[in-house]
Amino acid sequence: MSQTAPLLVARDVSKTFGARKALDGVSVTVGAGEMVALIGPSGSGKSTLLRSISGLQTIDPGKGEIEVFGRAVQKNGRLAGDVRRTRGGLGMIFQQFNLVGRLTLFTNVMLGALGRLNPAVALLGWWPGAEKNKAMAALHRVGVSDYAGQRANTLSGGQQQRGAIARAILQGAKAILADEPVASLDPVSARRVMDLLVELNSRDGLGVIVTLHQVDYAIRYCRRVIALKAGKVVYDGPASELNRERLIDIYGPEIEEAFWEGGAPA
Ligand SMILES: Nc1ncnc2c1ncn2[C@@H]1O[C@H](COP(=O)(O)OP(=O)(O)OP(=O)(O)O)[C@@H](O)[C@H]1O
Repeated sequence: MSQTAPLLVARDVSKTFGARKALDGVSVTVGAGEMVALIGPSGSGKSTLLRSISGLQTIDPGKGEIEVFGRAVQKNGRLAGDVRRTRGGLGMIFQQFNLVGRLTLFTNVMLGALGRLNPAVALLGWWPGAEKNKAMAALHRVGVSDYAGQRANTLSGGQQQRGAIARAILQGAKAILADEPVASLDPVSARRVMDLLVELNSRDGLGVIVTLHQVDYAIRYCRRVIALKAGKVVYDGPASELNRERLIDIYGPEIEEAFWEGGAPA
């Protein structure tokens, strides 16, 4: 995985479900150390784009192609043979946290190390000491080490999401793809999760692509915003230039509904 290659190059990516074009000729490039918000109305294709980037879903056959850190993830509707290796560099964060509820928070974080461990050893729970230390350090960093021994399904949403971020840290991810990471959280927990993503970006140099329903969060936390509407890129530029006119263009006249805590720009 080249350090200098962009985090993402997507060229002319389309994805059709039945008669619906979820993505329609999307081309975007995201630098290795960038933090970018992906916004747009419900159904505009944000999750489809994120799933296509991680190779969890194939795109339409044709000219479209997706590269992550200089390596092909997919082209012409087919996943690359080494997509798992590429995916190893991507930490995935989801709205519903995706922890294994009956396992402890600690074990969930340890699952981030699976890619570099002997599966039999991991299955028996014989985690190497060095990995255990790294897992505890990751839990400490995100502020939930006190809950390490607690089953994930007994934790609050915010605690679980921070655990998911710790798992991505242990995985050694070079970039985070976060799909609505704060949509199920209260504002205080949401801000802590966004602060952590910003910290991973600015302090550790991880690239971050984060889909957000809340436009105020996109503007507050990300310098660059890419907006999708009906599967097309309709804005790609500085968050600071997302004025009312542009937002109406993206969301229609009901733009206040796209703001969570503050109001839309005048
Ligand atoms: N597996 C699927 N089968 C059929 N249609 C799908 C599938 N996944 C997505 N779609 C459709 O593709 C379009 C884009 O969906 P997507 O989930 O990417 O939008 P989104 O911008 O993430 O929406 P939201 O903000 O509501 O999560 C929608 O019209 C959706 O119904």
